[in-house]
Amino acid sequence: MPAARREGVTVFLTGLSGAGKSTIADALVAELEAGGRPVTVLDGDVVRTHLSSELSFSRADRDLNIRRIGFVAGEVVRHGGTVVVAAIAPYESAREEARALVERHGRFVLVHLSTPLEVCEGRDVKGLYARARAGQLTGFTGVDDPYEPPVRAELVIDTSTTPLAESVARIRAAVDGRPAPVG
Ligand SMILES: Nc1ncnc2c1ncn2[C@@H]1O[C@H](COP(=O)(O)OS(=O)(=O)O)[C@@H](OP(=O)(O)O)[C@H]1O
Ligand SMILES: Nc1ncnc2c1ncn2[C@@H]1O[C@H](COP(=O)(O)OP(=O)(O)O)[C@@H](O)[C@H]1O
Repeated sequence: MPAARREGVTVFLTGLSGAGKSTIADALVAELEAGGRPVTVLDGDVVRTHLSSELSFSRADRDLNIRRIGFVAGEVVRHGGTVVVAAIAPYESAREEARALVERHGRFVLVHLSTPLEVCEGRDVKGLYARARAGQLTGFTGVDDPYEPPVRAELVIDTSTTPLAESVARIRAAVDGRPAPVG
């Protein structure tokens, strides 16, 4: 008889640029893979150089980008896989569409990185906030483009007050269906 297969799961990290999506995704993926769970990573930056290379940052293109990510995540989850998405995904309706595409086949864990704009801007990892404030970049999320906070996130984490290891532990607990560790 074939071995029972693990249910597929997608962890979807959403939040402003600089909120900590890629940093948490990297640490989470390293831990999951060290524990014998191969992971498909769909990071916004990388997806936009391959799957969504023709897309702009208009609302319609952002929605299409997230729909594509949701579709790919759903296909991986359908076969029992684990997916970690790291994308700004600023619109509620697109995130819910991605949730529906995944939940047909398995679990969806939405993690809202609620790190305040001032902190993200202070980090300005890529210098994009400075460019947006200088008017050299328009339609930048949080500056002159909206971010709709999720209505129903499985986890809400502010990385200005939550150490990286704690964020990863909380997400792993949610992935494993355990209560979050204390502290
Ligand atoms: N106008 C504008 N608004 C927001 N972000 C911008 C923009 N232009 C370029 N970038 C860079 O693109 C990265 C976000 O891509 P995403 O695919 O995650 O965005 S979205 O979900 O489709 O809204 C984002 O990466 P992160 O900083 O890692 O979030 C930015 O580096
Ligand atoms: N507790 C924390 N959790 C995650 N990132 C943190 C934390 N404290 C500081 N940072 C820093 O914040 C930055 C987040 O950048 P990044 O992960 O690229 O964000 P995003 O992918 O959301 O744009 C990194 O330079 C990271 O080292």
